[in-house]
Amino acid sequence: MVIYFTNQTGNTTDASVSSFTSIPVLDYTQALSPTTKPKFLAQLRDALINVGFLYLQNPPVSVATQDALTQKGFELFRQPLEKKLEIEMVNSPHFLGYSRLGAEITALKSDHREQFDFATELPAPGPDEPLYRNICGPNQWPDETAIPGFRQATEEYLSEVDALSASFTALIAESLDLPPTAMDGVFDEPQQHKLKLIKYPLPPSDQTSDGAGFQGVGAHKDSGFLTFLLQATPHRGLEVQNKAGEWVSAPPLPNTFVVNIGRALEALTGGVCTATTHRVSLRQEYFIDADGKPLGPRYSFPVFQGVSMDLSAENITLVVPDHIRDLVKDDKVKSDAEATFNKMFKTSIGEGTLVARVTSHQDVGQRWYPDILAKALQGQKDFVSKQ
Ligand SMILES: O=C(O)CCC(=O)C(=O)O
Ligand SMILES: [Fe+2]
Repeated sequence: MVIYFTNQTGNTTDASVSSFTSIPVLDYTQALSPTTKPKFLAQLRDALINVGFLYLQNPPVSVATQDALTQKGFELFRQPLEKKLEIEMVNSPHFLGYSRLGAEITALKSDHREQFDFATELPAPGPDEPLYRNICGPNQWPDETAIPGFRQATEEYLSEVDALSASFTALIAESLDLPPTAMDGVFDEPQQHKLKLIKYPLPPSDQTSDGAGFQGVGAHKDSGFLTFLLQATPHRGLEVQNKAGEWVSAPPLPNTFVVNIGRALEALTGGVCTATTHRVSLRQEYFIDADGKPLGPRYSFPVFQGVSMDLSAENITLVVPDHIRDLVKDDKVKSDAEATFNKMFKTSIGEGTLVARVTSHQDVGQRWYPDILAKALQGQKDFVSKQ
């Protein structure tokens, strides 16, 4: 998921800003025992406020479920192009299905990745519901005879990550000295989560790139609540921007998910939880192992935890206690978060999300939402010409 006007590449280069140089590692099992839970919550609070990213070690998603998704995911990418095109995203008004290499745009540039989007299986909205409710709807599943068990593996994975997202949300609330149920009103029942299966092929070696490496996915902040990312191969490439503007590497660590905060959670907490800019940079050396053997493509599988599409300023009641808000020293962070809140929730979050989807997946926009796409592109042009 990408932001709409992507100018968030972090222009702050003030090295005096206190800034992280690595991503904290939290052990989920510590949250389960009353003796270790306070330490876990303190580490979590620190990660939420100062980093916006963390590794969650020993997540409660079984290794068998992770392996099944990984194997089925690899099989899906190995299908011939014509099979993948049977479930191309352009067929789906719900932005679900296959996107070819280069079809998605982030920070106004094509991303060097191929991907499949699946989500919590939900019915399409009725004709009287707001247009943005079309963000939810049924999946396009691959042919069961071509990849037996694919749907089952995907749904099992989404269901275990759904349970994790609920327990982790309660832990976030507790780490902010709120009751564990404080965020309950922010979600639909059932809540849609989106799983992206992503393949980053080796970039062409003849094309020189700037110092940033070849764009796997451009610099962006995720827009939802939390993201739970499974890095399914050993490649480096994921990079997280600290407050001094430097890029910090987030390589895969065994038995962890990378968890990061999206703009909806940032806005809801008035900037206490920070949504951090990140990107995937593809460099030739990331595609070979320590012995010089090729690693093949990089694969990663993020789940984006959604929030209710109907959330708007009027129906949000979350109030973060003052002593927690005061931990955010930078007043600009708070005022930026307030501005985002006002923009994001002025009407409902669903409307902004639909515009963001249409802008990222312009072929889908052209087919299903041409008026919204035309308006969004005009808005981008106006924005760029004012820079
Ligand atoms: O592939 C990754 O490691 C991260 C992908 C990402 O940031 C995204 O899809 O929002
Ligand atoms: Fe992301």
